[in-house]
Amino acid sequence: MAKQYDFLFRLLMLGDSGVGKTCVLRRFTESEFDPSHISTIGVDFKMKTLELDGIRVRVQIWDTAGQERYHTITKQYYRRAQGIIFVYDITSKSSFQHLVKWASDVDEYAQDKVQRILVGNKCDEELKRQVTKDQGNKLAETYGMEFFETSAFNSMNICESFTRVTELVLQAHKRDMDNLLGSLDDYLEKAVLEEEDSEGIDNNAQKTCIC
Ligand SMILES: Nc1nc2c(ncn2[C@@H]2O[C@H](COP(=O)(O)OP(=O)(O)OP(=O)(O)O)[C@@H](O)[C@H]2O)c(=O)[nH]1
Repeated sequence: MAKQYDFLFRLLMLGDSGVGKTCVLRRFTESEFDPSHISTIGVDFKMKTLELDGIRVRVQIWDTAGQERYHTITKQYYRRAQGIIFVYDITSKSSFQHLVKWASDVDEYAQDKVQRILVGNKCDEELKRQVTKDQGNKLAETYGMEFFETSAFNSMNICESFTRVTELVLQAHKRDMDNLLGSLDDYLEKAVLEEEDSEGIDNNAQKTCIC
């Protein structure tokens, strides 16, 4: 059977317990919102296929538990992720402050070239806001990430943020492939030159031998 997609990428969602990671993911993959908070145990995942400029990209999105006691388990998934979505809750200052820790863990355990975005969730809760949009933007800028304020409740920027991180991963993957093909071209060119050189030496050697 023909493959239903051109690329498969792994994305990882990180952030404190209760910031809305599971809800954001469910809104994206199932267009549903659940107001209850059932803490994720360890890691869960969902799949979705996106089409970006005619390229079908299947994303496997890992939803990690924010609770400290699962961190030993969740850290094992960092290395395999090509994209990371850091999530905080705009109504929780502490979830924003803890991003420093989440980001340093990613620096320690994830691949260097992992693509990251920052998401401030629950932006429908304007009256309870504790983190300004400007603070979110500044932190994202400090870490060189793009920033979105989202709401799993009303769908604001949900599709946009997943699409963007997938685009970044795809672009990075294409750059890697181009570099790889570039090095392969260089290697083949060098090999041909070396072969030509060695043929030259052989010819000379033959000439001397005839004498
Ligand atoms: N108003 C509002 N509530 C939200 C939003 N997203 C999530 N919630 C609520 O926040 C609570 C926690 O959401 P979860 O998605 O379970 O949080 P989580 O980050 O996955 O939590 P852990 O699995 O413990 O790490 C739930 O009661 C959700 O209904 C949102 O965009 N707006």
